[in-house]
Amino acid sequence: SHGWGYADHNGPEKWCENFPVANGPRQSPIDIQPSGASFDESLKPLKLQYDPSTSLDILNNGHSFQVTFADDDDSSTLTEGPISGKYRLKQFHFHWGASDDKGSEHTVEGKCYPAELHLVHWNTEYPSFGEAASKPDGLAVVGVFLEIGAANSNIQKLLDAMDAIKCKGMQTSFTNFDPTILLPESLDYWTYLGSLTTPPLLESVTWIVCKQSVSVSSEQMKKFRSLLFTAEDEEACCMVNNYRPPQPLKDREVRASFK
Ligand SMILES: CC#CCNS(=O)(=O)c1cc(S(N)(=O)=O)ccc1C(=O)O
Ligand SMILES: [Zn+2]
Repeated sequence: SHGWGYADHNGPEKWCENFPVANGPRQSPIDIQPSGASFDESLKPLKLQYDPSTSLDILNNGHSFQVTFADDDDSSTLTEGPISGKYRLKQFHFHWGASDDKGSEHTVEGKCYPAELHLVHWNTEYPSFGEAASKPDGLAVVGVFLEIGAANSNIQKLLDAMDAIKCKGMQTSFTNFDPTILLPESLDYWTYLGSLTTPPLLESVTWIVCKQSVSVSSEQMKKFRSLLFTAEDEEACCMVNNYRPPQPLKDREVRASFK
């Protein structure tokens, strides 16, 4: 099938053919330049309240792996920070490279990280995720950089499920998981108005990118790369480089929650 992907024939440089918003005014990711970000003292600390009993399963969706959460009530929410109102956690997923020198979507003064975690939330002002996804204030995604260092026992819990979701479409139960343990100790962040970084690239995301990274070992990164983009009955293609490169900042400002 000629769906979108990350290869030369269907990757980020081709997405504009089916999704013209790819060249829109508020696309993501971006290169974050800390010197160009303005400290905004009105920005509040992030308030993340997650109930581990809302975690449901872990899925290889053919472009990443995601942990999906029950979002039929306000058990797992993001409030405060740069947003107003209450946003419900829907899923989290990662983007990573074929080697440790690339893989993140956002970059910081041109620095790439080996991976980036995204926690996707939707504004409960709207009746559903699908409705929210098309509104300018519909989604809020918290991004966390992974940096090569000590092995991360919390990320290891995800990697231990990788063998069960090797191919596209595979999923397995993943309960009682609190994503708070994946977050860095400091929740200082940069924030800007952007988009989904995969098709349909909807310009509905308030991005909240943590300044502090979390560690992952080089061996653990190899486990991410053991996943496949492809289904069991297709020629195997390793799931690597599933990141969109930085997009033009255009007429946007990046604010910092910290000095
Ligand atoms: C309509 C619609 C939509 C997008 N869904 S998502 O927000 O879960 C998402 C968000 C992102 S990201 N990188 O923009 O947070 C990536 C991938 C997905 C996904 O469908 O799997
Ligand atoms: Zn993402």
